[in-house]
Amino acid sequence: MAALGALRSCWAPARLLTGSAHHSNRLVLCQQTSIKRHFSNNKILVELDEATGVAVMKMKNPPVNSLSLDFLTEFSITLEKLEMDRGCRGLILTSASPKIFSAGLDIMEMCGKSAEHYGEFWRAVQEMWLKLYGSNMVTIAAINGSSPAGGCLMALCCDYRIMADNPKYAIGLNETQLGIVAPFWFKDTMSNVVGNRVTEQALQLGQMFPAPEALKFGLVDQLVPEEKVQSTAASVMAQWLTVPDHARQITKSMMRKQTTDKLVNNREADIKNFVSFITRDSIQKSLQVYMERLRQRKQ
Ligand SMILES: CCCCCCCCCCC/C=C/C(=O)SCCNC(=O)CCNC(=O)[C@H](O)C(C)(C)COP(=O)(O)OP(=O)(O)OC[C@H]1O[C@@H](n2cnc3c(N)ncnc32)[C@H](O)[C@@H]1OP(=O)(O)O
Repeated sequence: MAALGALRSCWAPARLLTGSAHHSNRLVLCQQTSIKRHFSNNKILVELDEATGVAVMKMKNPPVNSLSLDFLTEFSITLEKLEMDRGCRGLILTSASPKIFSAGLDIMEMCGKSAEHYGEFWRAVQEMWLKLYGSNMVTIAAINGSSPAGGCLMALCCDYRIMADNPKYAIGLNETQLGIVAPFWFKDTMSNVVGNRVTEQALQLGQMFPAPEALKFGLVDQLVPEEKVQSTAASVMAQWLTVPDHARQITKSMMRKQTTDKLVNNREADIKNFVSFITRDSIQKSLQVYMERLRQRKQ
């Protein structure tokens, strides 16, 4: 799938570079007037700059950008749309409300529901991961707040991570703290970024890394003052986009294919595994206790 996408998008830079006089004129016009296309729904705001080919995707699911079934569905549809758009070469993923990038999977989707619902939910989580990790676009996470578990996974799926330099913001795969287990593809995604040793320790402890620690361990690539997260993402994106798309895409696919294939070839088994795990009484109890702790902390 990724290889086919790479072939399709091979044309994108050529189209931009060798475009007709009309096209070049349009480009100049774009540079001057910065034509922006918006395709938003009530959970995701997208602004695609036609001059640069960069889309900024802002997650907007208050209060904490939790990844509900509805949100994940909208997310995957939006991503698919951008992936198919030949004018879009880069994606900056961020939160519409600073302080929280994403609180991860919506715990309520994993509590007290039917097995059928859990199956549908997990398929949507898989879909989000396959689309984002397998994207042909340059993907940059502009992490403007805390990012536990599924939120961290989203950031790890991107090619580059820029985080707000605020020790109050933390990122990590904290699943064990909830009494649950990060599945193999969450583990692989993290391991591909920070290596096996850091992943092994962080996953067992369910460690959340405050921003400076996240930088130290390579979980993020750069820390910048909060107000510079978006502009830094834009300038890093401009650098990445100087590389010809087809060469970068084939390289990305070569690096990630083994990891994505593991899930693609085991999707149904992975769903079955999730459903049988999450329906256990002991796991349901752990999640309820965790939610209760969150509420009490607030009080
Ligand atoms: C054998 C192997 C088999 C493996 C099979 C698979 C196993 C299952 C794998 C599942 C993988 C799970 C991945 C996940 O992503 S789980 C989610 C983990 N997320 C968290 O732990 C985050 C929890 N939240 C927080 O830490 C804080 O809320 C946060 C720092 C994000 C924000 O803090 P803040 O103080 O600003 O806000 P509040 O805590 O007051 O929260 C506001 C309301 O939002 C609710 N909330 C928060 N997080 C979630 C969430 N993830 N899902 C649903 N709801 C959430 C919170 O309860 C507050 O609600 P109320 O206002 O109603 O009290």
